[in-house]
Amino acid sequence: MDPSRAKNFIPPSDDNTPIGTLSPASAIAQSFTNVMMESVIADLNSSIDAPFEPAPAPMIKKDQIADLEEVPHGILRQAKKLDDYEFPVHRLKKKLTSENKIPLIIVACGSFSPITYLHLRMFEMAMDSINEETRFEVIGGYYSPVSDHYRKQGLAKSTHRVRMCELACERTSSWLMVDAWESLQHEYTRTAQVLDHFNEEINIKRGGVETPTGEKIGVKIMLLAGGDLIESFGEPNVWKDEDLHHILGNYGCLIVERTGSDVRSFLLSHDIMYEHRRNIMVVKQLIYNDISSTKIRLFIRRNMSVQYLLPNSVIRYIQEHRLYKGSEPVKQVMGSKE
Ligand SMILES: Nc1ncnc2c1ncn2[C@@H]1O[C@H](COP(=O)(O)OP(=O)(O)OP(=O)(O)O)[C@@H](O)[C@H]1O
Ligand SMILES: O=C(O)c1ccc[n+]([C@@H]2O[C@H](COP(=O)([O-])O)[C@@H](O)[C@H]2O)c1
Repeated sequence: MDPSRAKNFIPPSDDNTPIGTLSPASAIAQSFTNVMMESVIADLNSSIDAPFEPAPAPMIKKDQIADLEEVPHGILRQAKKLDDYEFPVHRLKKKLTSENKIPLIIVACGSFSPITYLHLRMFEMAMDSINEETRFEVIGGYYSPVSDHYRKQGLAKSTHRVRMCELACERTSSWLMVDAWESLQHEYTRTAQVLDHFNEEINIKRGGVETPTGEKIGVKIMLLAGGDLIESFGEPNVWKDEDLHHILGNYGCLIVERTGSDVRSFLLSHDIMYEHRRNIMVVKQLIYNDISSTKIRLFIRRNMSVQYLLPNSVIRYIQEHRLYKGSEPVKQVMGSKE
């Protein structure tokens, strides 16, 4: 049918209104678009941060990877004060599946301001490499966002960063968790101390994990980091040598290679890393992903779309709390990682 014959058809105006200027009809369309922009997904009438109402347990299969954005699964809200802090274990495997495997926990430290699909993919890429190349069995994965004392450009308040990580984990993953301990500390906590905290919670307080035969064994803890973070190991006065020996010798590191950075050459050239090379695993990005939180913040400030770069629940949280609209100098935004 010819649309111009439809009852509600409004002919294009024949005045000289410049393209892009709203006529009354398109003004309505525009206001509708604005409403949609404010609420990018379902739950149209509820706040993304509203307390979780326990609903009948959703039927989720053990390894389901479907989009869980609307199917909260294993909810746990982190404390906002150190006094109320509890180590999250709601998604930690209670028992090893295989007797021949070594239990492993993966910990990602960073700003996560905001968390993006790259930060979520890092864990999946690491999991694939571990399953393919090692005898480890991953029993849990944690984000540990830095505290507000880490004075870095563009850092939203830690309560926001922790909550965004929680939303991303709850709504897109069935195994990832967020630990707020580091973010709640009253001073900056070095990464070596953060890994010690995980060791304390998992191996000392809980005695490790149960094997299929019922005995408890120690859990290996590894730091998950991108190539850029690892390259900062070589920068003067950033990391203490003793910390690097502790992190790489007593724990270990999973390094997700970053576009344009040659992690393997760096590994060869760095004495401490080379010494501990057997405790370091390079995770290849078979599909390169270079989403950067810095650019996300810039896009938000410029009112550009960030959809499909981070989970919808995180986008909604940013919209509701009006994050990243502020005063981060653009020059520094573009300069920091380029
Ligand atoms: N493109 C990337 N490839 C691999 N790893 C990455 C990439 N971007 C970030 N990472 C890793 O993600 C972890 C969290 O880093 P961070 O929160 O600083 O992310 P970011 O996107 O680089 O943030 P910002 O842009 O604010 O510096 C770090 O281990 C970092 O190395
Ligand atoms: O422990 C250290 O000495 C240390 C030195 C530099 C960076 N880090 C950690 O590295 C993480 C990522 O930092 P960034 O600046 O890339 O967001 C963050 O968790 C920091 O606490 C840690």
